[in-house]
Amino acid sequence: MQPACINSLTNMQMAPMWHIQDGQDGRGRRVIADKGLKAGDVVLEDDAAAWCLISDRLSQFCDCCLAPIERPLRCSACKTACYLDREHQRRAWQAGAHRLECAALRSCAPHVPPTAVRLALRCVLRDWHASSTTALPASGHRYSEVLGLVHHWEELQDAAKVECAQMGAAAHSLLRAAAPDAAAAVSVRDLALLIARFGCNSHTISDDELQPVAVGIFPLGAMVNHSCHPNTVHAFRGGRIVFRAVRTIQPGEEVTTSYTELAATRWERRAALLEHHLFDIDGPGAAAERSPHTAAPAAAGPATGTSATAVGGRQQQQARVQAVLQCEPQQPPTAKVVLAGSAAHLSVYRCQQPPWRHDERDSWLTAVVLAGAGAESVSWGGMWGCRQTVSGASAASAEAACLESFGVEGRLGGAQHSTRAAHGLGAQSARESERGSGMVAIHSWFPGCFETHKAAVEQLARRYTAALQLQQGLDGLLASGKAAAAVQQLRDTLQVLSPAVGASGSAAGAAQLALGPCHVLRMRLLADLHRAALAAEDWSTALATARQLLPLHQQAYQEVWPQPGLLWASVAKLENLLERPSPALAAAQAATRILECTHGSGSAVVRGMQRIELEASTQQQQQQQQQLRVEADRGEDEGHN
Ligand SMILES: C[S@@+](CC[C@H](N)C(=O)[O-])C[C@H]1O[C@@H](n2cnc3c(N)ncnc32)[C@H](O)[C@@H]1O
Repeated sequence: MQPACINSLTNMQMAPMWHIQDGQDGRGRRVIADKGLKAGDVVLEDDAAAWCLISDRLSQFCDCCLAPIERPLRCSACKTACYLDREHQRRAWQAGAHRLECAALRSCAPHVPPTAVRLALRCVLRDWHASSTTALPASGHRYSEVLGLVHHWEELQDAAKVECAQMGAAAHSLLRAAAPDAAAAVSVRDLALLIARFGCNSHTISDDELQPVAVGIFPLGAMVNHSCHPNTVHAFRGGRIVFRAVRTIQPGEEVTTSYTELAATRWERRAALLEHHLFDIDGPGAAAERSPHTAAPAAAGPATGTSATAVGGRQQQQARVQAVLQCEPQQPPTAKVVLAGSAAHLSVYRCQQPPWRHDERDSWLTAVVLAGAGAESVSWGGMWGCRQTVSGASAASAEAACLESFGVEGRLGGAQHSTRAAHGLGAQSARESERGSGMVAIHSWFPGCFETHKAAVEQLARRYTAALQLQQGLDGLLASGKAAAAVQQLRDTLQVLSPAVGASGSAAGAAQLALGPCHVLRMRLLADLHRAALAAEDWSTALATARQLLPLHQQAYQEVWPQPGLLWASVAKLENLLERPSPALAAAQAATRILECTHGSGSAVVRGMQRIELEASTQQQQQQQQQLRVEADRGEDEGHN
């Protein structure tokens, strides 16, 4: 039998082009297209049941309509909510959204509760208010749909349960301060489960440029399952999510989206999905997700999933998930080295391909080349690294009573902190910074003997580690106004990781190891350099970097996807700024072709490109006319002579 919420969801649109189906393959409910769709078609739209600005955006965006604000009008009572103007403040108050939560926010001022706690408060307070009034908008009545979403409580790592329980307890105490009647109707457990639901169903609401603004819970949008080869992408219009087709979708085909960054190795995608959404693309029963190119090494990475729980018990299952999150391939390394002075472990494997289940794309996303002095680079093997998690402090401070009521076994103090980060929720940044403070794990594989290449491999691993550390500190550098220094450091880092430089003086004699041209670290460093150069207003570096990135984006992403579209848009803006109308026009046209499909033709980013197209073609005509005049003048002069 279908849960009640599905029926109401299916009826939400007048003539939906889809229906929701339940499946027995472990992926649960899914959206199935009822008619054929082409790239750019709107497949599905949904208004948030509730949304909430993320903590560091509270004074930058309007808490009524999500528009960016320059001079925030702050609520004088709670000093947390900010508005575009008095009218928006009045509207938020009258609709009940802020009136209900203002008392709760006042009760903990000057502290601002984490995003997940504020979102839980909004959901519950609106539902409570809606049951006693008809003044709320329709979204205030969708709490039952939110409660129909999966929470995966049983599969959560212990530390993640603790985190949800803590946030549930915090939300409950705020609720008691704001509305004792509403608090009496829900338990801490209800709120912890609600927060667990946010973890696997919420969407980060971003602006057109993919900058995160808020977190929203979209009961219908949450029905769209993940694929690493998705056929839709979503964008936002205020608190509304819009899924558009990125390629042709046949009637009867499942509508999918990507929950993770696509320009990532298979292991990174696997770990992110396991951490945030609690399913394993390489676990038992995940065959549907495997691409035809997926290959398993002789000893595949640890398998996880619910069937593994039954076989190995809860603790074993948790250990297996940790192994994936910590990137510990089960294939034993042939050598393990602690890199002196580098805070990094290097594991070396004697094989041609990554020592975990990999995609075809992993071979170029992780490729290492051997660069001989003056000679062409040749394919050699691979390297990939990540920062590792260290034990977290928050688990130790969990409330014992709360833990008991959630069935968490034993004392958790000092336990390895879970890396499961609730998607876009406030607690994520704390965990991310914990992860950042840990060691770096570098994995390298090649068919030859480690001893022969030891010095060269270690040198590249050290450079890799330094690059990860630079990336970790980048936001800090930019925030403290050191963008120009960041540009220089990123340039230097990219140079030492690339094949052409320093080959003759390398530790390997006449040759050294370098990252391949499409290596994932190179791609990310280039994206960082682009960002830093924009912040430093170093337009020519920003433009050159964007142009270097374009072919890499074309390889790493689907043809119609936001990242390549936005990169073309950046090229168009920079070319226009540098008064080069022809390349500006070509880039704006390329951006428009993609962004019309991903963001919609009415979006601000597409309108921006159309303005550039107009400006650039006007400028082009003026330049042509000027050229004609110069030629005519020259002809006249020659005639006179
Ligand atoms: C946002 S919900 C999607 C709707 C969900 N299928 C349901 O029945 O409510 C995310 C959850 O769906 C499941 N899921 C989504 N995509 C999946 C995939 N490709 N493979 C396995 N499970 C998937 C996981 O349980 C995940 O935590």
